Amino acid sequence: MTTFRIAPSILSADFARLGEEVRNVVAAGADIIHFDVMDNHYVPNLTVGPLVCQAIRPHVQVPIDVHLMVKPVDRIIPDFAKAGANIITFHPEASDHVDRSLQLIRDNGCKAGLVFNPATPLSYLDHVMDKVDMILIMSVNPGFGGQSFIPQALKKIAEARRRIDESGRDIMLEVDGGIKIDNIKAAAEAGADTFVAGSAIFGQPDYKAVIDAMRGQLASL
Ligand SMILES: O=C(CO)[C@@H](O)[C@H](O)COP(=O)(O)O
Ligand SMILES: [Fe+2]
Repeated sequence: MTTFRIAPSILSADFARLGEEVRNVVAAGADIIHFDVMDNHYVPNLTVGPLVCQAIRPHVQVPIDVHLMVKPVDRIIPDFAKAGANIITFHPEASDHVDRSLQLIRDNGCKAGLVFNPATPLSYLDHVMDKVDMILIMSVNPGFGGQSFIPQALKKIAEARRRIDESGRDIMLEVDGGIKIDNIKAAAEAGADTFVAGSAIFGQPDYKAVIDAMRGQLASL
């Protein structure tokens, strides 16, 4: 039986009350905190860095999943590991040496993953499957919360699932962007097991109601 994980993205949280927000969303049933790092260079937006990761770390026991939308990648990895990240993912186009960046994440004690934009081919995985603990399929172009799910992502999730099954390794398959109660099931049916949701959760007054409804959609799978 598949273990499904809900990973609220703090991008849509109230940053003035971030500690309380992450505590509340974990109390509401979140399995992972998804932490979006944007540098106004690789993506046209600027968010938060290791200091903020360190600040929220004592507030939650669940894994913190750091999604790096930065270029260059390597310089910031040890800082996030020290700040309490458990999983660190990056976009392969943003690294000159993908294998080295994956190894650097693992050498710093974290799980490592690659992120695929809608137009990025999965062939980046060809020679590094043995160093990947998470594959993250973007179902929006990165840079902003609150965008609409791009349906073509479903085919890519299915292809990533095929590659994971073929590898025989235990690799998380995460989907990120526009995930809502009404499309989470389709993403799961395509093969995703970990679901980032920012605006769908933090945009609503009752986080538990949304997370429960998402789990309800997954219950029959
Ligand atoms: O990485 C990103 C955007 O680049 C995401 O993690 C978003 O923050 C998800 O937000 P919603 O699409 O769920 O509102
Ligand atoms: Fe993200």
